[in-house]
Amino acid sequence: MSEFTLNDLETIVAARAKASPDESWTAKLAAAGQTKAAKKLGEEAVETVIAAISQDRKDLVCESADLIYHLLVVLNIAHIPLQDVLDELHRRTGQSGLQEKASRPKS
Ligand SMILES: N=c1c2ncn([C@@H]3O[C@H](COP(=O)(O)OP(=O)(O)OP(=O)(O)O)[C@@H](O)[C@H]3O)c2ncn1[C@@H]1O[C@H](COP(=O)(O)O)[C@@H](O)[C@H]1O
Repeated sequence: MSEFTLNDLETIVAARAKASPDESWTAKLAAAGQTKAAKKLGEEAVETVIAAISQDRKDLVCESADLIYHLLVVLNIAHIPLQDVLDELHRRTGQSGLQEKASRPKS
């Protein structure tokens, strides 16, 4: 299993968004703007749903990868760091306070 993380992909997306649209799909989407990138995200979401319903494991893995990549492109264009999304997910677990307490040295 690789140690590749969504944070790594976010860094790649941020770097490639500044490349030439002729050589980078990320830059092409960034240049086309948020509406085009969001439409592409929607297409990938539909393709992921279809893969899930068809119970094709390989397709579901590939479409999920496309979906997550395109979500990171949309977040990049919107200037929203992935960490903001992770913080929101963390908040929803109701664990953020508990973990902070647990890591604090006992007095
Ligand atoms: N993870 C991805 C990734 N997933 C999907 N895609 C691209 O998303 C595009 C959309 O897929 P489609 O099948 O819908 O493509 P399409 O039919 O050509 O597009 P349309 O004609 O429908 O607009 C394809 O061109 C895929 O290559 C990705 N492009 C880039 N990345 C990552 O981004 C990095 C930088 O890529 P570039 O920006 O291209 O250098 C890569 O090294 C990868 O890590």
